[in-house]
Amino acid sequence: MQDLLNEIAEAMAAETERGKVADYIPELAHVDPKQFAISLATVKGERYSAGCATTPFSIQSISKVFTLTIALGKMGDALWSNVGREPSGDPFNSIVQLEHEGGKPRNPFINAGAIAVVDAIMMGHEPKETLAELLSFVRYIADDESICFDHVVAASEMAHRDRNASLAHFMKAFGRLRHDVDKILGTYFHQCAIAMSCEQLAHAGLFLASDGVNQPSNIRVVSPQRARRINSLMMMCGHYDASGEFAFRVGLPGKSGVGGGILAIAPGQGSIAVWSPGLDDYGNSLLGTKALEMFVQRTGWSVFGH
Ligand SMILES: NC(=O)CC[C@H](N)C(=O)O
Repeated sequence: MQDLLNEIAEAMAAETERGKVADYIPELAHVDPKQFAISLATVKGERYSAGCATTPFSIQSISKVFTLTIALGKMGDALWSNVGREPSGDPFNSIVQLEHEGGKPRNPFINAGAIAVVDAIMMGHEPKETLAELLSFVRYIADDESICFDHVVAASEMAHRDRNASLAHFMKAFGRLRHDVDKILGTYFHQCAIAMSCEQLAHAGLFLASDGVNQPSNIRVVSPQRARRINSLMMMCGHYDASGEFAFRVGLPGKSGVGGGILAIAPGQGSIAVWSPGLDDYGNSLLGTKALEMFVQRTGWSVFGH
């Protein structure tokens, strides 16, 4: 397995077409597009990495998996009255469906859906309290107390919030959000600005690969049914309007972020984190996807088999 990851890292280092780093969040525009990392944490407790796998990056929308997990823990199926479970077929920051569908976002992974999830988990609390809860959850599942928010990235998103603010105000106009829009957005941007390395992220995703049980502590995080459902949402919606393409090429539940990271889950096998900051036209990591495609071709770990 270590040889395979080394091979993938070498192949990615040789790529010349690396995509485009997100620049609509100015702080992310500074990131060096030449970086690449891959980490695998297996359900048996093995760890493999190649590339700069201990370098922290902005996990951005990958964090939506963690807030969804918290929201389902707090309110269970009641969450689905305000957030759908269907792929959107539209870009992550699109507003068009919201008007037709009464302000109810299609799924928890597009921005509108993730903002609604944040509103749901706030439950009358101040952003600070919600963020403390989120951070301790992420530190727990990653088994790493050093994980932090990148406040500079969060501030950069807040300063350029017009698009996400439009989504939030629009949903609020339909009576879908309970809290003050700026407080929801401040919380959402900090969530997106969590900085993690591939090693930490692969570890954090492990509970989804092992029927909801955290490894190596063996403590249950969610029920097997909930792990299965989160994985199915990642498969159908985790790459926005390129989710079909990701399923076709990789065939694993996956969640991308505009920081260039992807968390992919191979149920029963392990959790894989990749990072390459350059994005494709859909806002998903160009080489991250390529690396995962190579990984499943060699391991046969796609949920659809070889
Ligand atoms: N796809 C993403 O990673 C988007 C997250 C980013 N924080 C945003 O709200 O635009």
